[in-house]
Amino acid sequence: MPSLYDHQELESFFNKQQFPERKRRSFRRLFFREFLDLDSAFDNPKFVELVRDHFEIPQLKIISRQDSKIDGASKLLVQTEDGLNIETVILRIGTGRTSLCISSQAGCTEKCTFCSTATLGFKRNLTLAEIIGQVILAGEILRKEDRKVRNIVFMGMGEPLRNTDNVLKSLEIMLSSAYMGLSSKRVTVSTIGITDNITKLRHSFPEVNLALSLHASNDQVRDILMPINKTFPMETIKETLLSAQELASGDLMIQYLLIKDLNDSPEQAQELAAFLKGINCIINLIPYNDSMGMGNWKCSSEEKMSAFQDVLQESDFQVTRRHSLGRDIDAACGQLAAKNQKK
Ligand SMILES: C[S@@+](CC[C@H](N)C(=O)[O-])C[C@H]1O[C@@H](n2cnc3c(N)ncnc32)[C@H](O)[C@@H]1O
Ligand code: SF4
Repeated sequence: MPSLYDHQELESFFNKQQFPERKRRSFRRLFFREFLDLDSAFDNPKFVELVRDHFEIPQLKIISRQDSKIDGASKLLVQTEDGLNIETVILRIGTGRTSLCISSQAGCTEKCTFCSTATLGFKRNLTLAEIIGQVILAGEILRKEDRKVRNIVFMGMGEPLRNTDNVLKSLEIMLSSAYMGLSSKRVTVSTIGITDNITKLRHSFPEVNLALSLHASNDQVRDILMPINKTFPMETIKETLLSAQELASGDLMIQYLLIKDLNDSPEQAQELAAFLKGINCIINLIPYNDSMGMGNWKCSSEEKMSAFQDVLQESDFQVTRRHSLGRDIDAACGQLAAKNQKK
């Protein structure tokens, strides 16, 4: 059965049923933007029955919800129909901005040594319906708070560019003005650097932001953190980023985790600046969240982080520091699911 969240299937069903354009518009808005349920979005029980018979409607279930006591983060542990746990995080910033951090895989194909998702192993890629289903689940929660989904980041569990087809299809629905209608400037795909798929993404959605998890200034350190570096070493990534920047208008963010005594020296900051020379990017420094004790590493000290940032800024890079929301609820990737698995 086709998925209800496959917009091409949905439109061809509407055509076959000769569903009037005015009602389609209203359904798309109520279901994909206002996040009303199927019955309320159609207000036509007979038609809803037809839709239910024709389409597969994913049954994602929230099995636990943790709300941060210190900021506006909520972490949802969501279960797929076949019993896999994935994570979706809601980040409320101030009165207006609301971001969602969504998963693209159950577990992860990669084995980064600092990331708790890696300890879960790889279960499977999420379907298109499961990716969009997370937005709909979170959207229903936010509707009751009078908030709207404004930003979406693929920074939950999994490597989005190992599930490229479904991620690209989900971007179509998120960005289509007939469906979710999000601005492409507000959608970010985060990757460890699967280079051919970076090019594919930049070609297909040049305005979508790309976040590249680099985390090291040389191959020696990156090899320790990310086994993928053996396949796509830093020079290969650099070449890809340089040629992709011709195609893209969306931001490129270089993500750099700061880990005590591993990658946080001023010399490494200089090496990073030299590596990134010529690449139009914003560097986002991320304090390593060591609450799961992965790899026995610790987060860099405040002084070290500031010194690292200063070196990059002196080299004329724009540098931001990630303010991690939801530290009290294990909102870094895979931590809630990993804890749940250990119970
Ligand atoms: C979970 S990943 C998902 C997207 C993609 N697989 C990637 O690695 O870019 C999103 C971001 O979370 C970061 N991350 C993972 N474990 C972390 C930790 N313990 N503390 C802080 N950030 C972490 C990753 O490095 C990455 O930049
Ligand atoms: S950092 Fe990203 S790619 Fe690496 S294991 Fe975690 S989720 Fe997977």
